Formats: sequence, C-alpha cells, structure tokens
Amino acid sequence: MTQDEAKRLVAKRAVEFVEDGMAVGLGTGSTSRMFIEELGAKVKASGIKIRCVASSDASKALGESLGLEVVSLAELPELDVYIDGADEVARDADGSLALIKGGGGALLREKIVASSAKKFIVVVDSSKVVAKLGKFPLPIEVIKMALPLVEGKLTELGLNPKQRKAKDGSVYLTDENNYILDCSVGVIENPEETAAEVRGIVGVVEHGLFLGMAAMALVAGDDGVTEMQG
Ligand SMILES: O=C[C@H](O)[C@H](O)[C@H](O)COP(=O)(O)O
Repeated sequence: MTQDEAKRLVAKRAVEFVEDGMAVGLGTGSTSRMFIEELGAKVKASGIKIRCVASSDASKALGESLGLEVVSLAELPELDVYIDGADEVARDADGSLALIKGGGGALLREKIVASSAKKFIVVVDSSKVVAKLGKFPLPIEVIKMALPLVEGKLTELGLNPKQRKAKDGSVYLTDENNYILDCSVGVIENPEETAAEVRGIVGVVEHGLFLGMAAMALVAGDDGVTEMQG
C-alpha cells in the first residue's frame, strides 16, 4: 500500500466518527485534506447536518469548496470531535499519545482547535508511528520581532533551530503571520521537559509537541486501520 493509499484509507475510517448534528474540527495537511474530502462526500450523500471549524485558511477554503459549513471558533467554541494528521506519533511514558505536528505550519491554530474539542482523533499512515519522537524536526512558531532572541535560546538548549522557508525560497509565514523555526532535536527523551523549556522562552507562540491531547490515533497500514488509544 502506498502512503497516499494509507492516508485515503484512514480518512475514510475517520468520517465514521462524524455523526449528524456534530461540531467538527478540521485539521490541516495532506491526510486532513483527504479527510475533508471524504467528509464533504459523506455530508452530500447522507444529508447529515454538521458545522465545522477549520485549523487553517487552506482547510477552511477546501471545506467550503466542498459545501461544508465552516464557521469561526467564536461562533462554535465547543467541538465534538477534531480530526487531524500528525508528523510523528509515539506513546509517552505514562501511556498517553505524544505527537509532533506542524509540518504544514498550522500547529498554533491546530492546538487551539484541538483544545476546543471533546475528542481529538489523529489520523496517520503507519510510517508516522515511532518509538520516540524527534526524528521529524520540531516546529516552533515565533513572533517575528523575537526571532533572534528565540533562535539564540533554542541554540543554547541544543535544539538546532532553522528558520522555515516557503517553497519559493521566501521566508515562511503562518496563517497568524508568525515565523516557524524547525528544530532538529534528535530523540526527545522527555517531551514534557522539552515542551516546558521551549514554552518558557519569551517570543515563542507555540510548539509542535501535542502531549496527552489525542484520545486516539487511527493508523493505516497493510493490515488495514488499527486504533491506538490514548
Ligand atoms: O501543520 C500541519 C499539520 O500538523 C499536519 O497535520 C501534519 O504536518 C501532518 O501532515 P500530513 O498529513 O500532510 O503528513
């Protein structure tokens, strides 16, 4: 099974968790894109009524183009379920799910939407499941003015920050108009400690460690879709 086939498979499974009347958080990235497509198809075919909040401008535009009602978090502050991809999924020492997110730059809004949902379900292909987080660079969203300060502090912590560039070589900007520093951390032995260190730096808006937030991960591979409970 290719990675794209696995993403499609898990996206199809994830829509089963959406029921009539629900308030649904839409994630960001290629797996979320497939989920939003499947959700749009389900709503069209079944006529169920749902309302959505998106974690990025791109997901909002996609959802609306497929006929989904996408409103702001102010209009719909409590969500039943949030479904989104991840860059890495691991089990933390306490058995909960630990994620790295933000490869698509949407970590800040994603964490806000995830925090507004009763249930956060992660959708990934099996290549994303790792024993320990850290091979994927940890994205950190930074206020523009604070870039030199934060870069220096992250370097002192040995986190090897590198400013993200867009595909055309220009400086990458998030939907909230901030910069991203991608940190080649190596194996993250203690994600809580790393999260606290990064959070303590003035000018850091958010980091891509999502610890104990996901209730479940749906993981697609050659054996179909399996569930990892958080
Ligand atoms: O900012 C982007 C998100 O955290 C994505 O959910 C994450 O990068 C996974 O994306 P993909 O499904 O494209 O691998």
